[in-house]
Amino acid sequence: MEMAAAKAASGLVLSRPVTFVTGNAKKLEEVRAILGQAVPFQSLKLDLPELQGEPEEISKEKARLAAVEVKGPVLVEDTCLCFNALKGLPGTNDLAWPYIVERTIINSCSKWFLQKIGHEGLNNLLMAYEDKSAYALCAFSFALGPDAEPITFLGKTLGKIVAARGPNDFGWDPIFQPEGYEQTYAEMPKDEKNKISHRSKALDLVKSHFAEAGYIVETNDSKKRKKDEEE
Ligand SMILES: O=c1nc[nH]c2c1ncn2[C@H]1C[C@H](O)[C@@H](COP(=O)(O)OP(=O)(O)OP(=O)(O)O)O1
Ligand SMILES: [Mg+2]
Repeated sequence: MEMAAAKAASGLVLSRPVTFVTGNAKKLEEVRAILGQAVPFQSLKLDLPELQGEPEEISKEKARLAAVEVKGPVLVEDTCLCFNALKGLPGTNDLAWPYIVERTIINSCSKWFLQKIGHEGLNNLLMAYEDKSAYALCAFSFALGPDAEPITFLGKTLGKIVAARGPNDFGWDPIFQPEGYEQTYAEMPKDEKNKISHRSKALDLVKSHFAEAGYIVETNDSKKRKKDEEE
């Protein structure tokens, strides 16, 4: 009983398990593989709006929207592919191309952008430039609930844009070749991508945060145990 009390005092008690909200099955697969048991979560398939703006801001806003839907602790993620020659575009923007270049808004290649122009289109955007370097940027945001301020964790992997190589089963993986590697993300074995990816770097920070905060999820079992102990 002393142990239970000490443990409860060491961390913040969550009323419900953390819900990872995403509409992307591939993303979920990677998050599961990378987090393992380090951060227990359940997932909810929900297509939240593709917000526009700076990655950190839209990530926090996405967490707020998710927390309102879930009415509890949530984790969300947004990923963007940014081209250095284009000052970080496409990033998270879907605006008309000349308009974004003028405004030089930095953000990621959203789902719609990739669906519209495809791998070849993304390569073509860089045709006029020597510099094919790019980076994959990942932002996770965690919010304790609808009224809590979300915390954001960023991960970035440098690389370059190449003609598509490898299986075409996850977004722009076939056209992104990380720095120091001969293979594109798509050609790499999954566990190798998960060791060096933008997503795994951001999730390392999420893991550290959870380890430090020592969140405790209140389950029906733990509620009952607590009640029994009190009696
Ligand atoms: O590791 C990745 N490797 C390749 N492609 C990737 C990766 N991660 C995201 N992607 C793609 C999916 C989508 O076309 C766009 C980001 O959009 P993004 O809003 O983050 O994803 P999504 O809308 O599919 O899922 P969600 O419901 O979590 O917002 O880049
Ligand atoms: Mg999305």
